[in-house]
Amino acid sequence: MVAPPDNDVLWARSLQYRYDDGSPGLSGVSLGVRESEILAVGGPRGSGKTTLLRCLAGLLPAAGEVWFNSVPVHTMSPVARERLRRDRFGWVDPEPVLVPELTVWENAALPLMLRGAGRGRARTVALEWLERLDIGERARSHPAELTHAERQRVCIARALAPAPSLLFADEPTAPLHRADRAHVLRTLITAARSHGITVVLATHDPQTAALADRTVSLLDGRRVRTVHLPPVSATAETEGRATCSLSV
Ligand SMILES: Nc1ncnc2c1ncn2[C@@H]1O[C@H](COP(=O)(O)OP(=O)(O)OP(=O)(O)O)[C@@H](O)[C@H]1O
Repeated sequence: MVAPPDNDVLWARSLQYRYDDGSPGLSGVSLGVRESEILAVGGPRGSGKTTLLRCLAGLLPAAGEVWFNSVPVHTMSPVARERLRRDRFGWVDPEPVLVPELTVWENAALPLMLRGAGRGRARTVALEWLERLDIGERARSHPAELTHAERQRVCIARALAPAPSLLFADEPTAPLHRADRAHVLRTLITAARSHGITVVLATHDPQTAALADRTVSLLDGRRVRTVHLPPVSATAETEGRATCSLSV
C-alpha cells in the first residue's frame, strides 16, 4: 500500500463501485484534494458525482483506497469510520433533511452536541451560522414552518457550524431559487475559506464550479480531463479560479 502525498487531505485511488442492480457507479476514479482546497466535481446527471462523494465520505463501500490526512479510511472498522464522519466530516445533501420535532436552532446545533459541545455553546454557534445564512430570525421555528429553500439554508448552517475538516456538498444549492443560489453558495465558500474547511462540491452547473479552485469532471463513472482557464471575472478571481472541463 503506497501512502498518499503529504499535502493531500483526501486522496483516493482506483475507486470502483457497482450498485446492487448492477449499475456501474464508479469505474476506477483516482483524485487528491489539497488542504483548504475547494474542489468541484462536475459532470452531467448520472455521471457518478453523488456516488463519488459517498465513496469518499465512507458512506458507500467502494473497492480501492481512500486516505484522509494520510490515514487509510478503506481499512477502518465501521465504528471508526462513523466516528471519523461525525468528528471531521460535514455533509450537505441536495434535499434538506431536518429533524421535524426539533427547532431550527436545535437542528443546526445537533452535530456540535454530538461532538460533545454543551447546549449553550452549541446554541450560540448555531445561531451565528443561521445569521450568516440569513435564516437567524427563524431559529425558534420548526422545519415544517419553513420553505424548502429555508430548510436547505438550515442544513448548510448545520454542516458548517462544527467547522468540519472536510465538507462534502452534493448540489447544495439545488433546492434554492436562482436568486438565492449565488448568495448561499458564496456564503458557503467564503465560510469555508475563512475557516480553512476543505470542500468537495458536486455540481453539474459550470457557474457553480467556476467558484471552486479546481474542477475534476466525471462521465459515466470515470474521470475525464479538465482544462484550467484564467479567471472569468473579478468576482470569480477573489473566490476561486474558473475552469472548464473537456471530455476526452
Ligand atoms: N441507488 C442506486 N441504484 C442503482 N443505480 C444507481 C443508484 N444511484 C445511482 N445509480 C446510478 O449510478 C450512476 C451514477 O449516479 P449518481 O447519482 O452518482 O450520478 P450524479 O452525477 O450524482 O447524478 P445527478 O446529478 O443526477 O445526481 C447513474 O447511472 C445512476 O443511475
